[in-house]
Amino acid sequence: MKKVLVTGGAGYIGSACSEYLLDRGYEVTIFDALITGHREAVDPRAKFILGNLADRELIKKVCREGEFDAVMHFAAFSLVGESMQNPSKYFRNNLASGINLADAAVEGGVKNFVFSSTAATFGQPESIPIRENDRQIPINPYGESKLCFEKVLKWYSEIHGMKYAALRYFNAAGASEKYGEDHRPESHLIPIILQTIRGKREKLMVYGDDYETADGTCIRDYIHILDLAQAHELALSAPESGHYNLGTGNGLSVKEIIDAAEKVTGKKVNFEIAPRRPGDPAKLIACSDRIKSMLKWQPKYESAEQIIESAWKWQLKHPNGYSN
Ligand SMILES: NC(=O)c1ccc[n+]([C@@H]2O[C@H](COP(=O)([O-])OP(=O)(O)OC[C@H]3O[C@@H](n4cnc5c(N)ncnc54)[C@H](O)[C@@H]3O)[C@@H](O)[C@H]2O)c1
Ligand SMILES: O=c1ccn([C@@H]2O[C@H](COP(=O)(O)OP(=O)(O)O[C@H]3O[C@H](CO)[C@H](O)[C@H](O)[C@H]3O)[C@@H](O)[C@H]2O)c(=O)[nH]1
Repeated sequence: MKKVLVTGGAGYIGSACSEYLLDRGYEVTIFDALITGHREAVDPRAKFILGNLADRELIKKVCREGEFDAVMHFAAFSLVGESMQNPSKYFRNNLASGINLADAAVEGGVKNFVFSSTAATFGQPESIPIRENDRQIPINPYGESKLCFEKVLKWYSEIHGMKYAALRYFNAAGASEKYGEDHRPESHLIPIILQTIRGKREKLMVYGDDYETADGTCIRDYIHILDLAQAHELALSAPESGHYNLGTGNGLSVKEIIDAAEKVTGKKVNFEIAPRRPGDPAKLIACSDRIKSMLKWQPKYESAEQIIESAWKWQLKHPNGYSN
């Protein structure tokens, strides 16, 4: 049985990935400070450690004693707008506290490190679809903090021999049966649309309809969190360190996501066109050929309807999100 330390396992993606690993017989320890995550999102089969990665001695002790085969590192702050107001918060948590974890992992003899990176490391893409070796020039401190940490891992891999996989997710979406999306405040499109449909919000603001896209709204590549979970497990058996873009390759506009949500729920979305949100690129679509060919990753949720349906079921089961 493989032992995995999951940082950020009380958060949106980390909780579903922990569940996925537990279902497959892994022994999972979740390390989370419950800053944006929820105690209720911690799978009861996992061991839970309440702690902050800023506490260098604590995470070193956890890695020394845990004898982990792998670390999966989800813990981070990820609000692009907030990172433009408070870059220090992002570099301290996503980079400095990340280094505490990387040092602890090396000291603890961990052989595999899987990191939640992001499409935001590319900034304005040079071409679509985005490939792993395309130019990476982040346009906000959030993306820069994640790119810096990719580089830390590259050097740690070369110098200390700790193998890593940087998984650059595009737009994570959907839910498992048990775990779903409850960010506070919520900034992501799909949960906001579904909350609007349920009357929890008066209307959805569509940020701009004057982009150079077919219907004028931004195009994104939405990927189900269980397909991300599959990629995390496959990354453990990668023969060497690497970077992988993770999306379905289907670019969908904000309006197409609204249409799909109306189809799934049978209800209308009340929306209004608002000004563009600063820092939003017009189009982000992944080329995920590398992970498909090298690690045999195959996404199971390829349509927007499937992804939205899972998120809708989760919201209906948890009308107020998690209780804590
Ligand atoms: N949601 C997306 O669309 C998306 C896209 C690309 C990349 N990512 C990355 O995926 C990861 C998970 O995202 P999410 O949406 O699940 O976020 P989330 O906020 O739901 O989860 C993050 C978890 O990490 C914990 N955490 C944060 N800093 C910590 C620290 N210093 N010590 C201990 N715990 C800490 C939080 O309490 C939370 O439980 C993040 O690294 C994010 O940058 C997310
Ligand atoms: O109320 C809303 C919320 C979003 N949008 C639009 O919907 C699209 C998707 O927005 P999200 O906020 O759901 O996601 P982002 O594409 O901004 O960001 C996601 O992808 C990024 C990578 O580029 C980062 O990784 C980030 O963490 C992750 O949330 C964007 O065009 C956005 O302008 C709206 O029109 N109205």
